[in-house]
Amino acid sequence: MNHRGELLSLLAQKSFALGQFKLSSGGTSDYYVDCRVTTLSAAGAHLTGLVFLNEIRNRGWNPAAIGGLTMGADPIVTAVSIASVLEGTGEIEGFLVRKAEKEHGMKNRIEGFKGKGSRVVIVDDVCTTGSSTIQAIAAAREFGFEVTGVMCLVERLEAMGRPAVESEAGGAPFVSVFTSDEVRVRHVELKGAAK
Ligand SMILES: O=P(O)(O)OC[C@H]1O[C@H](OP(=O)(O)OP(=O)(O)O)[C@H](O)[C@@H]1O
Ligand SMILES: O=C(O)c1cc(=O)[nH]c(=O)[nH]1
Repeated sequence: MNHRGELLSLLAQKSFALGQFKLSSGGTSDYYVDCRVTTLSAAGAHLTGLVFLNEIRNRGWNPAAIGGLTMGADPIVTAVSIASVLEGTGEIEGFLVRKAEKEHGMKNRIEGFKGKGSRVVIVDDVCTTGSSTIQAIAAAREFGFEVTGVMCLVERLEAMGRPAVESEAGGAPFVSVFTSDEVRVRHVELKGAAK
C-alpha cells in the first residue's frame, strides 16, 4: 500500500467514529473524525508529513513555510517541516496561528516562522464550514504572507465549506487529501474485515 492508502487506513481505524457529535460550528453530525489520534501517532505523523509534502511538491508550490490555526494544524505543520528536512527536497518552515492574539510577551498572533512576504501553505486537519481555515488564511495575509495553497487532511463535503474557503483563498488552490466519505467507506471496510 502507498503512503496515502496507509494514512487513509489509519484515519479509518483510529479517528473515525459513528455517533452523535456537536461540531465546532455549533452544528451536529452522526460521525466525527478525530484526526489528532492519527496525526499525533508515531506512524500517522510520519505518513502525514510524507503525504502533505508529496502533494505540495507535485503541485509545484515551493512554499517557504506551512502553517495553520492551532490546534488542528499543529501536528501537521510539524510533521511536514520535519519531512521536508528528512526527504531533502528543500526545507519548509512552520508557523501556527493563535485563535486570538497573545496578550503578553511579544503579543503574537502568528508563532514560529515570520518571513514577511514569503509564500506559505495554509493547513488544517478538518474542513467543515471552513471557518477555521478562513481565519488562518486571513491572519496569514494580515501578517504579510502570500498564500500559495490551502490544504486540509479531511474535507466534510456535506458541510459545503469549500466555496467559502476558495473565496478567501482568492485564487490559491484548496486541496483536500481525503473526503470524509472516503474515510467512512474505509472504516466500514476495515470493520467488516475484522468480523
Ligand atoms: O471548518 P470548521 O467549521 O471551522 O471546523 C473544522 C475545525 O474544527 C476543529 O477544530 P476545533 O474548532 O474543534 O478546535 P481545536 O483545533 O482547538 O480543537 C478542526 O480541527 C478544524 O480546525
Ligand atoms: O466540524 C468539526 O468541529 C469537526 C468535525 C470533525 O469530523 N472532526 C473535527 O475534528 N472537527
